Amino acid sequence: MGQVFRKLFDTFFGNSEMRVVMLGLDAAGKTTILYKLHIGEVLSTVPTIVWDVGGQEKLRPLWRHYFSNTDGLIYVVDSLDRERISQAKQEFQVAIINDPFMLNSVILVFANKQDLRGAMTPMEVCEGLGLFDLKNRKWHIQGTCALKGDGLYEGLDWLSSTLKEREAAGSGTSSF
Ligand SMILES: Nc1nc2c(ncn2[C@@H]2O[C@H](COP(=O)(O)OP(=O)(O)OP(=O)(O)O)[C@@H](O)[C@H]2O)c(=O)[nH]1
Ligand SMILES: [Mg+2]
Repeated sequence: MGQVFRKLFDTFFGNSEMRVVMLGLDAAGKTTILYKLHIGEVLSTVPTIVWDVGGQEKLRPLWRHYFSNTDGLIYVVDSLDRERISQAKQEFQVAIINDPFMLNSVILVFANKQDLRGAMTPMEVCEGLGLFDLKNRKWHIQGTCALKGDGLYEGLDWLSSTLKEREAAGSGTSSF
């Protein structure tokens, strides 16, 4: 499975240098996703940079150090964690996407842990994060199960094709 994803990731992001940052509250599933994708190996062969930044509260102030020139944001949500969906929204809307360095990034949301009974549906996560309120942003939500790898391919497919389209249209990452 990892090998398949590795090939796909290579195909997706190819030779163009893309900066993708993966954020989300602690225990959302970010490291599990990277592990599933075998990103560590991919990083040595393609210039795509993926940052997986820990989501514990004390680490969140560090997130903004990863923002500059970010092409894509992958925001991972624990769909079972209804108690913290408003906190996930707060970090997403206030700390991340409205940061000046993030205004031009496209947004992929992984509504993770879809395998767990009682998990919020992708639509509920969408509403919980306030995605419909976003103006002039390209975003996409994808239900995933990082443990099995479900949905990761579909999400990355959207992200890479959206970034490629944007590159072709000549509107790359804003520089400050
Ligand atoms: N059932 C289920 N468990 C998952 C899934 N994805 C991750 N987990 C579990 O959730 C826990 C946290 O996952 P991590 O990948 O460590 O979370 P993280 O986002 O990297 O957390 P921080 O590094 O603290 O920010 C682990 O026990 C994972 O096995 C999933 O899709 N389904
Ligand atoms: Mg982690």
